[in-house]
Amino acid sequence: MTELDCSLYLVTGRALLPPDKDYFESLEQSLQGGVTVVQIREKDVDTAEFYDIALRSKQLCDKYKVPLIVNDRVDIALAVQASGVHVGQTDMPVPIAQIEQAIQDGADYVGIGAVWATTTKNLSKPIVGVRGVGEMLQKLDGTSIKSVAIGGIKSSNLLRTLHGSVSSTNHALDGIAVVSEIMASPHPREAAAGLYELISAFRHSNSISNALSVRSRYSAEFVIDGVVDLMNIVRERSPLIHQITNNVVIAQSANATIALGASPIMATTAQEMEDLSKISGSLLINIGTLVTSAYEGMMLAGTFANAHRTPIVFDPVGVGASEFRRSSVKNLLNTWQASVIKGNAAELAALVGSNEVESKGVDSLGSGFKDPVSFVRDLARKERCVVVLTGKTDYVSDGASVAVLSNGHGLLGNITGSGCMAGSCIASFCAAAVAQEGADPKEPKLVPGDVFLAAIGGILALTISAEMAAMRDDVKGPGTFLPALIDELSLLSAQCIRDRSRLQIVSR
Ligand SMILES: Cc1ncc(COP(=O)(O)OP(=O)(O)O)c(N)n1
Ligand SMILES: Cc1ncsc1CCOP(=O)(O)O
Repeated sequence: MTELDCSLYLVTGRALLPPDKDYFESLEQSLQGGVTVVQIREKDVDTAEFYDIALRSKQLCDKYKVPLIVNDRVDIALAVQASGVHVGQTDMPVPIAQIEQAIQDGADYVGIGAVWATTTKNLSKPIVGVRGVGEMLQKLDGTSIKSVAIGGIKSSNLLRTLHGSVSSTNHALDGIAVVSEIMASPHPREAAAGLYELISAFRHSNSISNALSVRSRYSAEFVIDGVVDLMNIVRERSPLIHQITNNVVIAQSANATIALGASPIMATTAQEMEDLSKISGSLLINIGTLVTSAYEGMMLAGTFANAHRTPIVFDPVGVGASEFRRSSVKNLLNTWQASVIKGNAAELAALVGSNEVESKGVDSLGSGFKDPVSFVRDLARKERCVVVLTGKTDYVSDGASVAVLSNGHGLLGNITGSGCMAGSCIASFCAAAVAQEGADPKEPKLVPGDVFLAAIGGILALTISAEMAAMRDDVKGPGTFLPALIDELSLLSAQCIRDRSRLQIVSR
């Protein structure tokens, strides 16, 4: 078979056509929209009808110079001179469901899925999620076999699908396959063109630094200027920060958000997540006192946030403390893509299954990671988001650069919820990054704006305010420190950030 362009792979499904839409008209319009491969998939027709459909489809595909593949039926593929045949685990004679088997059998491509839930096909196996796709892609390293993800892919989750379906060796998909998103559309040309545009835009930006941040290299001066700009935007625009957080810190996190200049909404109920997703500038998800009802809200809120390209700041508080937290965090991260993951050393160690750092409940014990710079950078690459490691020194990485931040005060460790307030501050800065002029909404990143700068900004705002609070005469200890910290967040000036930031950038 000649080399396939798998970018936008249409698998047909005539049962999904809108009422009165002719199949061949729909197919031709989808070809005009930019479909690059077509697979005829007919499960309930006899051989004669299958042959007729395949033959006319082949003529249309030839007109647009697009290869035609036939699902299951080698005889029909041969009869219509199709470019290939698609066979699955249960089909004869070439089983391709197992990737290793596909490699051994010399397949030209593999379809990996179902990546998301779908009603188009009765699935015999659980969905694999984007992380599962990433793991399978790694098996294709060193081969020339192409790969497409399939199952539940829509324009609303396409960027999430492409962004997340990458192996830790940086093996990305060659394309995506869809049935309903095109076949069920009354406007297949526009549906296909919209998908194609997103795919090609993503391709042009698919390097780890481009995917996460706007620059591949940062200087300390650039970062501080950027942080000051973002803080000004928080104050000018007062973005709405939706926070699903733990009930120990709700009031102080809301107050910290207001003090910084943003506007908090603390809401956990699943029923209101769709409405809130339309008006929020960013979403904070903190699992500190996780209960099943809040978990359902988190699942939905994150899914809507991804669809609206709204940044998600994820705080997996105490993730190592219980199996419930571990499995919930795994499911949440398999369902939506965070823009920032923030945690202390024990939480981030638990997230990767490392026992390098011990924990006690939600606290980290001992001296932390031996090489925190490499740890945050590698985790950012693996999770394909910005990672913030909090502690005496804070580390922020986008997978390329690492910011080492040495501001703060010991009193932050003597009050509950200082890490949670850091999450609120980061979420406020993230909302500003999206709102910032110059943040190109068409850029094929998961969210527009510079999330790396935003995460640094949130940490600097809290830690510098803590230093200012600790210096005050009226602060006698942790009890008076907390209200002073809220005061100082509201008083924090651009000059204070410039004067006090202790920041070093380590690149690659
Ligand atoms: C591109 C692509 N990927 C996967 C499938 C599913 O194939 P299979 O497991 O053989 O299932 P059926 O399509 O035969 O139900 C596909 N068709 N296309
Ligand atoms: C054929 C197939 N194989 C795995 S999922 C699937 C159906 C995908 O359809 P949709 O794009 O409508 O979810």
